[in-house]
Amino acid sequence: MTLALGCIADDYTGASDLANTLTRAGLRTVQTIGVPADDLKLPEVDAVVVSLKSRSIEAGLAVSRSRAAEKWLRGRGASHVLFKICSTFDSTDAGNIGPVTDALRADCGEDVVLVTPAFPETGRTVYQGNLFVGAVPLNESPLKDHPLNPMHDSNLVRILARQSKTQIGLVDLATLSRGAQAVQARLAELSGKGVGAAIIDAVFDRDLETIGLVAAEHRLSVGASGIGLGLARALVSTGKVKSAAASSEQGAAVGGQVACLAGSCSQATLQQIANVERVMPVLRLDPDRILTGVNETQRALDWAKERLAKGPVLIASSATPADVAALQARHGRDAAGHAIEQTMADIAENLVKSGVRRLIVAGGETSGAVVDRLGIPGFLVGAEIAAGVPVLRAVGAAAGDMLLALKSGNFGGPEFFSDAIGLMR
Ligand SMILES: Nc1ncnc2c1ncn2[C@@H]1O[C@H](COP(=O)(O)OP(=O)(O)OP(=O)(O)O)[C@@H](O)[C@H]1O
Ligand SMILES: O=C(O)[C@@H](O)C(=O)CO
Repeated sequence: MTLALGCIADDYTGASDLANTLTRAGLRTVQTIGVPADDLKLPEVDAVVVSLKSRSIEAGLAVSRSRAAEKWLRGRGASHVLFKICSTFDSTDAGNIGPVTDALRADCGEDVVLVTPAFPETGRTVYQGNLFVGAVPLNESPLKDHPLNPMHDSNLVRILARQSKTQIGLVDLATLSRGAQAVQARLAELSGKGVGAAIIDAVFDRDLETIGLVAAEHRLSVGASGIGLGLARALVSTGKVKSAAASSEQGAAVGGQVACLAGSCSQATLQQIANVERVMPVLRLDPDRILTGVNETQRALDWAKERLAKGPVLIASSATPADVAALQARHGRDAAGHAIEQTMADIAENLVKSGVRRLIVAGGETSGAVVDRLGIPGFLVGAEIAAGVPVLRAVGAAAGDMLLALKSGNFGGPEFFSDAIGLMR
């Protein structure tokens, strides 16, 4: 297998978002969980998205895991590697976007790396280096209340400069609108000034196509699904990849019980949970009980057992920003996040043991904890439920055939959970 594109994603939902985008753009793509073991049978593909859980861990660990993934991808022929970050640039001043970019850039000997989290299909656009979420700057969006990395600055040049050892530059929309050559010239100018990474504006998909053409001539780029779309279209339009029809083939039905787990506290997820309460039983976990060692897992399992035979259920720890802040004040941010993620993983493990075969998980960290616990090594991409969220068919899972949907906190329409169940047969 010679890869046309190698990707390293810093969380699992982000990886499935990217795998979905690449698949829809004509690249045969597989998502792996971590660097695949040698004996994992992978189909013939154009792109591999290695999913890491490296967004919120200590920077040194994020760097070493990303480097190992890069080595594996380059060893399979990937001349270009995309480091997939969140479209809302989720990170803290300590990292990890800057440190990982610095390290991958050093490894591949790239002068200057293009960076953009733009993903217009989901309302993420970048103008003059400022990230917008819908109509508002990042720091005014619900991301200002994120439980792990609240975003209080919308200027990406400034944010990345705080995380990175290199100088950060900007390729603005006016330059981009003059085409690929103008972007190349600007990169050469920035490189001459010692700039190692450049935020590039992008507002429309056509901007991403120009960015993709330039990026494909380099060894490394950094961004969200939008730059993935640009790269995929460049690989197809330049004939480096023969476009595969995006598979509408769903494979054999999996059947089995259906459960949804929500650990995301994003505004979108809170609304989706409120809406689904009209059509299925919803259990709200008590995070204080989890943090004080009361067995919430058993309560959830007993509750679910009575209901699962009759239809789908949803179990949520999700809470409003005020409740999240209060819980963190009582128990600490990291301790709260970790304990709730592990409870979600305990619940998922037991639900699968008792017959759940279709699982929908909301939240990147939550999905990471659940997928790790289930020991799933990889996924094939199926139908698209919403922008950035595909149906995933597990490959090599100990539990056998399973369908999952890993929803990024902010993604999906108001009826996301019902939409997902409708496509997961
Ligand atoms: N009630 C709660 N109080 C405090 N923290 C919570 C609560 N419920 C969940 N959490 C934690 O909040 C974090 C949510 O992060 P997660 O990545 O799962 O969702 P997200 O950030 O909305 O999704 P994404 O990363 O895909 O955008 C997790 O660490 C989770 O354990
Ligand atoms: O880019 C995004 O917004 C998502 O794929 C993601 O990474 C959220 O965790």
